[in-house]
Order: sequence, then C-alpha cells, then structure tokens
Amino acid sequence: MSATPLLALQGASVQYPQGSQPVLKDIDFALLPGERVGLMGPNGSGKTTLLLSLVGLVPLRKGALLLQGQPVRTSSDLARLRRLAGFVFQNPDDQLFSPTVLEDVAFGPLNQGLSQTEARNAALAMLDSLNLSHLAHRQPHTLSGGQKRLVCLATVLVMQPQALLLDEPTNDLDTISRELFLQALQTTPCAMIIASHDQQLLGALTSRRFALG
Ligand SMILES: Nc1ncnc2c1ncn2[C@@H]1O[C@H](COP(=O)(O)OP(=O)(O)OP(=O)(O)O)[C@@H](O)[C@H]1O
Repeated sequence: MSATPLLALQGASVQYPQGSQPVLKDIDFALLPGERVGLMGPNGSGKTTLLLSLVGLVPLRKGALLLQGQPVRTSSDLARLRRLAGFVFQNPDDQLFSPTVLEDVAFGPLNQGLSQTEARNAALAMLDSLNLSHLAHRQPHTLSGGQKRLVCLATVLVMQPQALLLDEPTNDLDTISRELFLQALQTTPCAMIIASHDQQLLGALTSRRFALG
C-alpha cells in the first residue's frame, strides 16, 4: 500500500482576479512523507502560485487541496496544514517582522505553545546550528539579503515542519552561505518541495522533478 501524501492538489486550477487565463490548470501533484521534489519552470509559469496553493494561501478555482488525504475545507483544517507545512518565501521581507532576529526565530515556537524560555532556547539553538548566533540581536531589516534568507530558514526549521516549501531559496547566497543552507536542508528529515532555477541545488537536494510551463 502506498503512503498517503502529506499535501496534494487534485485537478487544481488557479486564476488570479485580474488574470485573463488560469495560471495553473488541472494540476495533479502529491508530496509524500520524506519526499524531496524540485519544482521547475520558466519565469511566470506558476511555481510560486503552486507553492502558495499547497498551503491554502491562494484559493483554487477548481479542484481540491488535500492534507494527509483529506480535503482542506475549514479554518481548523487550515490551522493543521500551517502547523505541518513550513513556507520559506521568495522575498525574505515577507517573512521577517519582529524587532530582532532572535524574536523572529522564537515567534513560531511561542505560537506552538512553548514557554518564553523554551522558545528562546530553541531559537538560540537553531541560530547556532546555522552559524547565525552573531545575528541574534540584530534588527532583521539591517541584515544583508543572504543573511535574511538564512534567518528565514531558521524561523521555519525551528518549528520542525513535516513538509518544507521553499521558493527560490538560494537567491542572494554566497558560496559559504549556500553551503550552510544546503547542509541544513540535507540533514532535515522533512519532505520538501523546492521551486528553483538552480539545477545544482535541485540535483543535490531532490530526487524527483515536477515541471510547469
Ligand atoms: N497576485 C497576483 N495577481 C495577478 N497575477 C499574478 C499574481 N501573482 C502572480 N501572478 C501572475 O501569475 C503568473 C505566475 O506567477 P508565479 O509567481 O506563480 O510564477 P513563477 O513561476 O513563480 O515565476 P518566477 O520564476 O518569475 O518566480 C505570472 O504571470 C504572474 O504575473
């Protein structure tokens, strides 16, 4: 018997209100537990849209979003989905909003019900594992593009998601940061879908490709 996908789209179509054409049309996609998928396609082919639709951030015009085999319909389904899936946005400024890096990384664990001390300790350990401890007390908006990207990864990994959705994660990263990023993802047991034009990254991290466009 095959495993139930963590996340799936069945016959999914998306059309933005201002768009004259659907961006996604009749898409069938499934992410199995522990699976790592590279999402490819030219600019504008709908990679970001597919990732956003997998976490219920854009509505489907047609078809269904499934969480562990069950349709996502209610706000409590959505809450369960958001606990299971971590999203690293293409633009780090969409993800970082707290006065300090440490508070940004502790925000998720606090929301998961950890105490202030537990959340702070989890955040410090996460920052340490990504060699980011020296940034803990910086204001996120003062970081470089690459530093922001690594901090975004920390804010998501600290919540130990079962599925990780990454949108162009290596933009702005230098060789050392890219290596750190790769190592962090290689040692993460969760399922992943990575939208990227970076073939080397997809080769190193994923075992299956899904192409749009
Ligand atoms: N909020 C929106 N409203 C209207 N159209 C949108 C919206 N977001 C995206 N689009 C359009 O949907 C199409 C797909 O965009 P999307 O960002 O999903 O593509 P992508 O494959 O991720 O592109 P890239 O590789 O450039 O990041 C594009 O034509 C884009 O202009």
